[in-house]
Amino acid sequence: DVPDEIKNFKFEGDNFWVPEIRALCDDIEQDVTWQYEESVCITYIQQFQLVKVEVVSTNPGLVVYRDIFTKKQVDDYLLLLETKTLETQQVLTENGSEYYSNVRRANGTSVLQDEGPAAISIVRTVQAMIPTIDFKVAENIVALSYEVGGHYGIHHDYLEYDSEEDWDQYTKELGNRFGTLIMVFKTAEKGGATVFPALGSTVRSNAGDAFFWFNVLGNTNIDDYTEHGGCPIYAGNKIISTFWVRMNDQPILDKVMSPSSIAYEYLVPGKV
Ligand SMILES: O=C(O)CCC(=O)C(=O)O
Ligand SMILES: [Fe+2]
Repeated sequence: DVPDEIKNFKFEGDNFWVPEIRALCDDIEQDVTWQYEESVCITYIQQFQLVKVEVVSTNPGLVVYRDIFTKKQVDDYLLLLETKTLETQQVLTENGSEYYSNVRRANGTSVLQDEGPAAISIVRTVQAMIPTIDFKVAENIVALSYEVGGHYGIHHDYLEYDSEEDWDQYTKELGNRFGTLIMVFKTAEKGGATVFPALGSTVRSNAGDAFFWFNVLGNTNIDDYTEHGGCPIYAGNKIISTFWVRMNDQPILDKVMSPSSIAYEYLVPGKV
């Protein structure tokens, strides 16, 4: 059961949230993930390291890689962010222009994949431990910091444009957003999970975890089931970084057998 002060908590942009989804964010009992018979935790060895995978959704695949980063990697990356200015985040409209919106309240900045040893180290780990995705085909990393009242309303990461003329540079060169990896460096004391309403699931991660899902179906059209949002923060500070992986030449797309959603097996080496 959710305490009243959380249920009734007011924040800028709370109009973007409906009570059912807030409940999925805040009430662990609402989360159907653990009621699925197929809910599994699996492990594999990659480069002599044990990778622990929690399968949150089998199809479409949504998996958490637990403790993928060491404490040193997390601390070094947080130190890197302290040297950078995190700006109030804008939101991209369909025609590519940016504006401030209450749909997302967070501060952020972009981090280059090779921006010093801390960034290089996390990118190297991600690529080594999740070899089925090509992380070179990706945008710059976006670091996000949410304070109390911060949130990111339900959205798709896949970019929908009215016409090809509106495509951003990444879409022109690398294709649309194939999948998303969220890397977790600090969790809020209360709130701040990542909710997937259409899957009935909420990812509650810890610093050092990362999680991945597909934004597209096997035919590269948008997968409506992986819409998601960053739940409101009630106490503390959440720091994550988003790695948007683009479509072109992703090895998985040579392998998928069906135009429906892409299953979790494609995120585990040797499964497909
Ligand atoms: O804050 C979150 O948990 C979600 C962030 C997100 O959806 C994004 O960066 O695209
Ligand atoms: Fe997102």
